[in-house]
Amino acid sequence: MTRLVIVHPDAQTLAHATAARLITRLIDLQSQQESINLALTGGTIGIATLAAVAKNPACHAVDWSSVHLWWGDERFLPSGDPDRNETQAREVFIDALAHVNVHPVPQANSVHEAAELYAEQLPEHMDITLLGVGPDGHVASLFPGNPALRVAGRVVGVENSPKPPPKRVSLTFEAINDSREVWLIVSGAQKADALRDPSVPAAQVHGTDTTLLLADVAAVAK
Ligand SMILES: O=C1O[C@H](COP(=O)(O)O)[C@@H](O)[C@H](O)[C@H]1O
Repeated sequence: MTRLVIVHPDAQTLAHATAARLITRLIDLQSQQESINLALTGGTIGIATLAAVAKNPACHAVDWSSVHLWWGDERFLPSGDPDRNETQAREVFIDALAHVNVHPVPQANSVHEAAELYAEQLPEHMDITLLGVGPDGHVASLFPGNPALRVAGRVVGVENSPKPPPKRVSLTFEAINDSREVWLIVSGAQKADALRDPSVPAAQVHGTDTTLLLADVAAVAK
């Protein structure tokens, strides 16, 4: 299994370098397989990275029609709400692509129903899962100490998230750790404590083939 830590000088460079890495990896994978399952992340650096993919001149070297976009987590909000990870990804990234396959977390009456519906749609495994890391060490919507961490299955409905909104839907450790590649993208000094804490959710995730920690200098300062 490949495990790499790659450090860039600042958040902007991190976003652009990760975008270039992602484009290159997707093009490589397309020479080996018919379709690609890619799980997106929300969050500050996650959305900045997606914006950098759309702005990269090589973006259209990817055959997006064979790429399936999923989400590692979603905020339980109405479709189109500006705080939904899907809405933010559409604005900066997806709307710039032709013919990509988009699989948002479905609307439902409860987080648990949405989680069940999404679990039925998910592929067997992701090729690449992108994850941000919160200052408390959360990944996707798996927050330290939340009962959702212990729920069996591949997708979980999350209640009482300490970060608004309180209701969310998240891939579980089981689904994340089934991904061939897991890329953690982390920027800023407020993440430095989380990155050195082996007890937080961010320390519990890995890919089956490759785990990348892509960070800026401030995030790895400790
Ligand atoms: O709420 C969320 O937060 C995390 C991290 O966000 P950041 O703004 O601290 O970078 C993100 O990974 C997750 O997808 C999102 O729903």
